Amino acid sequence: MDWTSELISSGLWIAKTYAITLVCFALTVWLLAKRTVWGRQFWQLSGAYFSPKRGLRPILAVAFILFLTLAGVRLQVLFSNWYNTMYSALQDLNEAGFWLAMWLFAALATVHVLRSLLDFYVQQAFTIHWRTWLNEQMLDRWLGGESYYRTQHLKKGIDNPDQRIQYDVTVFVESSLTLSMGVVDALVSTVAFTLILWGLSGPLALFGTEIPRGMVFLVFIYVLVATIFAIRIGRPLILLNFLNERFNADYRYALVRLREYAESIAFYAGEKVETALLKHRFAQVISNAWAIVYRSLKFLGFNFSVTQAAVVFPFIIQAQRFFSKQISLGDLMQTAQAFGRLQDNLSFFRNAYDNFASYRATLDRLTGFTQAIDDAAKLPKPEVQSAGQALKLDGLTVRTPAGKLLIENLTTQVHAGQAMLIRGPSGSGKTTLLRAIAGLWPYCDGAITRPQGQMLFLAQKPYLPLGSLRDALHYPNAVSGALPENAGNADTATLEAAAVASAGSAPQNLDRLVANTQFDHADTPTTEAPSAPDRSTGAALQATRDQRARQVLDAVQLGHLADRLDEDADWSRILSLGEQQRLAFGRLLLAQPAAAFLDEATSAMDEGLEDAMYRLVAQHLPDTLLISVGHRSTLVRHHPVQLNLKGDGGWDISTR
Ligand SMILES: Nc1ncnc2c1ncn2[C@@H]1O[C@H](COP(=O)(O)OP(=O)(O)OP(=O)(O)O)[C@@H](O)[C@H]1O
Repeated sequence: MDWTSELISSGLWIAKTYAITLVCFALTVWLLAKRTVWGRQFWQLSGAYFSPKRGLRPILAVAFILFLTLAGVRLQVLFSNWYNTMYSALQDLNEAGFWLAMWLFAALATVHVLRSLLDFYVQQAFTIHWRTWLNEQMLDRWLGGESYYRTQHLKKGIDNPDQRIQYDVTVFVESSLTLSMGVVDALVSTVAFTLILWGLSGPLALFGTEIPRGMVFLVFIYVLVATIFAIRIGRPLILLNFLNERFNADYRYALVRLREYAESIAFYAGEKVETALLKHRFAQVISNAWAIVYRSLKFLGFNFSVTQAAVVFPFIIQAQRFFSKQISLGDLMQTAQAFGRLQDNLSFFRNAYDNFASYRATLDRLTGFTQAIDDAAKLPKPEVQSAGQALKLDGLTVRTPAGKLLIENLTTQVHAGQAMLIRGPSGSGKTTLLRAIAGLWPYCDGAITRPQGQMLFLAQKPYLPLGSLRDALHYPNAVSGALPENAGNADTATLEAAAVASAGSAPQNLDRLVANTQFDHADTPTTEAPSAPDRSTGAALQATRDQRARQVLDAVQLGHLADRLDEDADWSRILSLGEQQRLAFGRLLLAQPAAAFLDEATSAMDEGLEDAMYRLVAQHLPDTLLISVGHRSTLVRHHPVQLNLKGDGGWDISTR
């Protein structure tokens, strides 16, 4: 082998192969996206990411990764030739040739290491950018158009959306890249090593007939037969892997609920039932895990046997030609190596079978998710307009999902500064009427006109977001400086620093290390004061806002919390329901909405407190239109108009 011209011929080889591969790759992707179900699923999820209209970066990145993959194949071919050179030098006792081979190895190994590192970096960067894009798409679609809520109304709901957004997106992106590049690597290597083996193999005598270059045909037949068997043995793994994800997600969800409802469960002493449920779900995980183990034993056992048999196979076939001095030791070793590589490459499809199976399961889950979002968007939406200062309901008919009539042909108006109480037996549709006015309830007809400006809906159990008391008080307006987008990076940087600092010391409890790491968000810009020069203005704004927040806390009789505005805690667990309801009234006073809808928002307060809260609203929000839902007669004094729902569609309006 002439190593001096190798640089040029390798360059030419890469250029030629690259051009062919690029065209074939693009054509194959196009064909798969058109002709196969999973290709269409892939395109549906990520076609937009690769659209040139969005930018050329993703396509260029794929093209570069393809180039690096081919360079990797070429290096493998060079290493194969190197083996030949080195073993031939050993056989000829050619010391100079041996040392030259060592220098060659140093050069090849250096290029190999550099290429591998660059390949790793580019692939990781590409994956991270793609994942970020896809995550944003999923989040936007999930939160936009209220899909996260409306999917509840689908006949076939959607299980574990959290897993689909967080886990499946990652797996999809990583597997798409590793599988596609794996296929390219395997195919190009197959061609390259077939050519090498072709040059090295002699005729093969089989049942009295001589097959020229028999070994090449043998390896193909060998792998083809093995692949057919492997696919048969491995097929059940597709479903088993799919179930594995689902059962694990179900088990995790049950554990999350246990944490969410810890107090209620503890009051009920419901540990027995919860343990039984958790054990049942875990048993599903385990029984499926065993099924995977047994199936994998068969699958891997078959694969291992096939791979092991392939180790000695080329030696046995070439031995005769070696001993009769038709080929050198170098040729023999290169034959074994090329055979091994060829076998590996052809077996890629067999070995990647279960990866491909989980990939398809991931595709099914992600497209199922986007389909549910599309279906939710197709559900009917109430006709809600924002105009003027009044709430106008015109011929509004509300039904349950099963079609039962709750409210028929309701026509009424409430003006700014007026208050109306909705009353009626349990299940008569009071909350559902509020859902319709909020635009959330699909099963209604008629026209709804809401006043312009902010609407605030307060539920019986107020929602308190994760974060500080300030966040909870101002929700849904974001005011805190520690918004995830800014703080997340700061936290990760702090943790990275802690990880680097701990590198030299003895292994320690990582959980404690993370818990003890101090996050300093002092420099994190707030949402309303993003740039450094504006920081003092931002601080002044925050001080004024906090002062107002403290006054409001005092007013709603939560003065004892005034110094804890910054405290990050699970406030829905700390505050009593009555305190949470008062906090929601504080929210109302701060937000000063055009209209407020209170759904049994004082149910956990005594009558004195309830009276005080409504007086506060009347005093501080004289122009706010107020609609309350409640059973207590004491509410009547704060609502001159009452809408009484009968529960069978009927209704009437009375005044105090
Ligand atoms: N997501 C849903 N799917 C199916 N039925 C629903 C759904 N939401 C509400 N309903 C049904 O609609 C009817 C009205 O419910 P709604 O919550 O509006 O009653 P309500 O008058 O507010 O009752 P309460 O005074 O007990 O709070 C009930 O029969 C309820 O079961």
